Amino acid sequence: MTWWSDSILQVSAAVAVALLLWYRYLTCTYGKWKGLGVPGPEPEVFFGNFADIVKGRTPLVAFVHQLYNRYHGRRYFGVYGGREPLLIIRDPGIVHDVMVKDFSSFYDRTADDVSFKHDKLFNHLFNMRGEQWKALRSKLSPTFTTTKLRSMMADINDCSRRLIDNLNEQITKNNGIVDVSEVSAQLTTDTIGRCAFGLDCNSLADPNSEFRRAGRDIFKTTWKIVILDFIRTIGLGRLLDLFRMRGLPDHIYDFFDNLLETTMKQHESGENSRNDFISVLVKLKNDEKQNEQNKKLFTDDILSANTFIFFVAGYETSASTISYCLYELAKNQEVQEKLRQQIMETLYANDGKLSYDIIKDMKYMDMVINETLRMHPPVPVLNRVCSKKYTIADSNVTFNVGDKLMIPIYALHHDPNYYPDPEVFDPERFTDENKNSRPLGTFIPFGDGPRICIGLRFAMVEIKTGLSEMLSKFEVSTCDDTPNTIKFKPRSFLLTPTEPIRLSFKKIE
Ligand code: HEM
Repeated sequence: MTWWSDSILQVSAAVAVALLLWYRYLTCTYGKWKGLGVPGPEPEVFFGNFADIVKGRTPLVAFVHQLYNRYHGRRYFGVYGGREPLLIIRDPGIVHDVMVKDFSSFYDRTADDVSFKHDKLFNHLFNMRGEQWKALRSKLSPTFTTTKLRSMMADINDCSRRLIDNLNEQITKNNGIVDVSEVSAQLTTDTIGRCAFGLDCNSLADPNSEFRRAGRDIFKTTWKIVILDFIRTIGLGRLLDLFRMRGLPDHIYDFFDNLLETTMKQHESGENSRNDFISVLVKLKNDEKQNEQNKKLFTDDILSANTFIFFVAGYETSASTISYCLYELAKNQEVQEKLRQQIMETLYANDGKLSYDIIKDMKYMDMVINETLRMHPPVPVLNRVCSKKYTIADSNVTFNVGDKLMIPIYALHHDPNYYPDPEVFDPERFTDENKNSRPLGTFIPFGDGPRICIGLRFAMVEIKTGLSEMLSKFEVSTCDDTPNTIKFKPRSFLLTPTEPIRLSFKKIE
């Protein structure tokens, strides 16, 4: 044997051992659910059960819903995201315990092995963990107090009036056909811009405004984002730090840095004296200067990341609720008529003006929006990571720190046990009596417990105002372009339709 065949043998043996060890590393977790007697589909090496999701063949929400139905009668089932075990909860009692009663064991949405050090825009309230989340949440909570919401009404009403101008123009131009996905996004971009940042984003007047373009670019699914998400899902998030990888196009990072700088300057110079989200950040920054301890908690990068999440969460989820609601109202004319009647009566009784207190008491409107959020929850699944050892009641499943679970919001909202004929749009499901007859944990479009959506009340006010303006001026119906059923975009964290929703608008004379 020559020296080189010897070397080839040694190298081949080393490669074989390395591959074997890698294979062992990838698969050593796969026995977990079987060992505990937890049902679940068989995983395959590398992707676990997420192959179709990562390859873009199936949206996550459809995958989870299908398994939720398959394990009918079970309290939970187990899957693997890559090599990471993930328990998906079916029992609303456990859902409620995890989110509310035993929250101290499930503080976080992301595990410690996911760092956002080099992707600074993602180090925001939604992703933050433990004490840092708690500290920031308490500082940001005053953003949407009742007093502040009352004072935001002038801006919210103004944006809704601009929406009507936009719709009138579109109707004349496009023969009554309106892309409600786009127009709702323009409305909510302008509203969050005015109410949180004190800026005129101008999206309704110019669909290619800087803000609207940024909003669109953030939600473009690129391969880079898919790969980064997958690396995080399979627990290798630290690699992203190592290679200093960022998920969004560079201009988005510059956009939010500039947005923060400009709006803070406006506040500091007195040019903008509103008591808005930016004023909360200015206060945070000033407190920080005086308090050495806080310095590391609220850096400029963290403030920038939170500007990002308030903008993104503030416009996309509310826009999707408005467009899904119009879609259902177009298909269910009798509900639309009943809602219009309530809107007209409310406007008539209040000289045509909507205030926070009037909006708050529109009961039927609440029922219609809740039914929309039941059928089309913008955030269709939620994650929680164990922060303190926890055993599920009456079970042998124990979570150790870092173990993950998923709450299948969409599947719970479509479970015929709680919502008979779940594909039927029926706001009567949300009368007080019907609401109280369902178990806790079966209606959670905004999440629940201390980590519940911080923008819930603001979202409801802007959605109600926008719908009131539109339905008092236009009748909405389906047209040839309206999809019969809505298909969801694969690789989207949100419940995004594959095609824009187009409806026919007719002016009420
Ligand atoms: C219809 C509209 C909206 C829906 C359906 C929605 C839904 C949600 C959901 C499901 C969560 C996770 C809650 C949990 O884990 O328990 C969440 C969190 C959050 N939402 Fe919303 N949201 C909406 C509007 C908004 C608005 C308007 C804003 C801001 C202006 C906002 C900002 C946030 C933030 C910052 C978090 C993270 C909260 C935390 O971790 O402390 N959302 N939202």
